[in-house]
Amino acid sequence: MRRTSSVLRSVKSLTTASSSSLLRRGFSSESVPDRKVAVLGAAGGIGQPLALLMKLNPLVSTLSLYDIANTPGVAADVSHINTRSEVSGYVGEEQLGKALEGADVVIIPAGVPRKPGMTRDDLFNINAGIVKGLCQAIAKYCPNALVNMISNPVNSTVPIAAEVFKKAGTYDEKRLFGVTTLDVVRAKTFYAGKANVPVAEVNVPVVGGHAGITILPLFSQATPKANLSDGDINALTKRTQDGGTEVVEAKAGKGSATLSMAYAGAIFADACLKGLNGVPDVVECSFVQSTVTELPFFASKVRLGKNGVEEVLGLGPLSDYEKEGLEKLKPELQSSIEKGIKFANQ
Ligand SMILES: NC(=O)c1ccc[n+]([C@@H]2O[C@H](COP(=O)([O-])OP(=O)(O)OC[C@H]3O[C@@H](n4cnc5c(N)ncnc54)[C@H](O)[C@@H]3O)[C@@H](O)[C@H]2O)c1
Ligand SMILES: O=C(O)C[C@H](O)C(=O)O
Repeated sequence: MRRTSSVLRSVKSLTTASSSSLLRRGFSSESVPDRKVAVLGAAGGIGQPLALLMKLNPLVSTLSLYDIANTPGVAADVSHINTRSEVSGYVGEEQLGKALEGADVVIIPAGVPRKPGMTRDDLFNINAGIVKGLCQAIAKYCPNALVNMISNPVNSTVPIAAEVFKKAGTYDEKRLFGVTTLDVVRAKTFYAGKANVPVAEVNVPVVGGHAGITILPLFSQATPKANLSDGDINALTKRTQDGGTEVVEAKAGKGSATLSMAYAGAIFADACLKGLNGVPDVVECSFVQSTVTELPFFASKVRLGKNGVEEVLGLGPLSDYEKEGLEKLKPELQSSIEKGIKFANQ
């Protein structure tokens, strides 16, 4: 009982803290702009807790929950929470247009998750088609929305989305994001544990892509600084790269990361909303169209603004270990990008 009330207190302080930080940034509670957020795949393992977290976000005025099944129940449940947003549930393709109309941010966790022994690329055959269809609808019903792509393999689904939008004549590279925040969340947690520093103070950029060795945490830039050995850095890097697999194996056939992903997805969507609302200096890592390397898409720090991507930031100084990791990841990332582009154009 005591535990329940302390959890409730934490949730309340989370929502209150966000509201008061908004007020400090110059928004009165009346002038927070209306923002519609749509979650596609909202009845799934990620979708449900993500719907909850977006319902707690005071920047959201309309929360639109779409799935091919079970969304009415999720929407009814979440809608009873006494926070700002109005919640609507949409089910089935014929309701997709309504779900998307007027959306400022569309978050996509629709698609199948991994089972033990699978790579993220093994999801391509099913998820590529799902993402393609959803992006065709986004191009039609909310072409100006910021798209937060969670569905795997992100290294291919983001290029698929870009091609679909190009074909529809709506592509704006500033508005398409592969969500790699979970890699950053993991890198922060693992680094704090190893370096014995307070986790809330930790910052670690993670660049590259979102699969195996394409995930490249830059622990040489981690703060607070700690004197970790090469062996420690190697172990931290591998654990971050294998974080998703660690969860898939622990869940033993019952899916992949959902709760930590919902948390990460909520952080990234919140950053997008803050950028849209003109909050300065909102920076998150994301897999975006990029000229930081020779690859057409690459995850790095991105400054978010009123139009989405305001600036794709460079990599900063890399250690020799990170330079080597960067060269090693390029062929795999390039071929996943090409696979997505080819699929979208066939
Ligand atoms: N980017 C990341 O860091 C990250 C992290 C974790 C999981 N993921 C990926 O997220 C995806 C979803 O994972 P999950 O655990 O929530 O899976 P899940 O199976 O629990 O949920 C997926 C949901 O998508 C829905 N869906 C299927 N086709 C759809 C369509 N055409 N339109 C709308 N909804 C549709 C399903 O009905 C289901 O409710 C997977 O591809 C997984 O690999 C990505
Ligand atoms: O590992 C997965 O398949 C899901 C996700 O990409 C993750 O990093 O947890």
